[in-house]
Amino acid sequence: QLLGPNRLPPGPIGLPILGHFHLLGKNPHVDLCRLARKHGPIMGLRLGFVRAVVVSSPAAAELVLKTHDLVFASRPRSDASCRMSYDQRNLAFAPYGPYWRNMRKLCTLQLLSASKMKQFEPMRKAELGLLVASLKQSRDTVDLRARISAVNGDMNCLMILGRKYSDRDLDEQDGFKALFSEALDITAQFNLADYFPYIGGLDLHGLNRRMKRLSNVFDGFLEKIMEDHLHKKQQSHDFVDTMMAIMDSGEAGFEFDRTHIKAVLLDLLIAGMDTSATATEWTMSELLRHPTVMKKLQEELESMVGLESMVEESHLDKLEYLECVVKEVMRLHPVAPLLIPHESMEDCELQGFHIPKKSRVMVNVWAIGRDPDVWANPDSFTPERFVGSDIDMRGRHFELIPFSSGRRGCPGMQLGSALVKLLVAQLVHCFHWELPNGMKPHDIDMSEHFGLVTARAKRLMAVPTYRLHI
Ligand code: HEM
Repeated sequence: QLLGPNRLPPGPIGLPILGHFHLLGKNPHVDLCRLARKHGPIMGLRLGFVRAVVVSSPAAAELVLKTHDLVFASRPRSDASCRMSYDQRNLAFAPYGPYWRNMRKLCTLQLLSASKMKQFEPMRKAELGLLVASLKQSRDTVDLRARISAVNGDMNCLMILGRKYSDRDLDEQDGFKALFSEALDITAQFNLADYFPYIGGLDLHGLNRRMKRLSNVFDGFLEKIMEDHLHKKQQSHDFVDTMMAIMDSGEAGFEFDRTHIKAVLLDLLIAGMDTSATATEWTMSELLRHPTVMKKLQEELESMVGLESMVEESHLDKLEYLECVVKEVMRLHPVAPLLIPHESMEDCELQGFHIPKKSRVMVNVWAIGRDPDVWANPDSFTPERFVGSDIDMRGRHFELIPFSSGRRGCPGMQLGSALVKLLVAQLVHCFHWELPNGMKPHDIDMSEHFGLVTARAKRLMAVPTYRLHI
């Protein structure tokens, strides 16, 4: 380690060539949390030929995402980001620059603004009505992940593509959900090809083959969507129509062709599909594990909404305990535990440590959420800790940043958090939930499956009983 102005952040001892790869297992966010407790909140690693920095405290996260936001606003180039997102033409993996800025502005305005969200409120109400009706008929155990993903996927497709697509529209063999999950899985993997450029062609993990197949399937599907819109098979004017009109007008003011539209559509479908559904499934798991919290939430819903009505979006702001429950779930189970990797665009100094240009920066929000110096009893699920607290999830309080913060912060935050609250409120208000086969709350397996979106490793199964008087 150098001393003085070029002192690099401390870290574990690495192996020749390999660096620190051998320290990362199936759940790298957990391994990195353990290492950071030993080496500090700004930790340096070497992954093959790439210099990486792991940030694991609210103060360090604030330095990266706020104080030096611009320096860290880019994304590293990776094999997956190129192969799976039309050579980084999407939003999530695009390097910082005018293309990313313009495209982000366009998506925020045309799809993710408050007024656009309002426009789709009746659609969300109708889709949730269908979900409740189908659960009401069920007399048996339901696969909550499947149900939550399906309704979330339908709402996403209606909003972005103008109509629902069935599983088989995407791929005869695997279907919608499985392929999107696989894409998130692949993009999050520490792919040796990104860290050892010379062995990329060997495809040691078989990732190239999987990426090629996936990107072909996605491309076929996106081409079909654009053709459908071109030939006016649909009546409504949706986001795809808007994007195509901008392309045809030639007035976008930046590079904008069919490939860019496909890249952004895929990005939004993937970003919107799994994130809210995963957070909802984690919330239902914690509620089933903590029946007193479930009961308290049902009581709030009973008093604010009543057993004669379903929850409406206008109720959400008044449901204070629901807000606390969701914050507590996002603290313990952030869906993107390491965010999406950032990259420094120039040399920078963080708390006296030198961070060279082109370092790959991971912010471990999972570690921050479980830091005993920040939270009392960090591993216990206690929504009450947020009662009367001014900590929100909007990226202003760096101890709780499930949507990140700053330039690269999630542009779908409003939509994502409303969807999670709405789905949870509806499921908890309309139904009593029991675990199947005499299972006890503490038997629920809470293991995680790491990916760009980190979901429960096991599906959540439960038995609903309708409880409203309508
Ligand atoms: C509970 C729901 C959601 C959570 C927890 C979440 C969280 C995140 C996080 C942590 C990031 C990475 C930020 C960073 O690297 O600093 C991100 C990026 C992003 N999210 Fe979300 N998200 C959610 C829902 C959505 C929805 C519904 C959409 C849109 C339909 C969306 C679109 C995006 C996009 C486009 C990016 C990339 C932004 C960029 O790189 O400029 N997200 N999200």
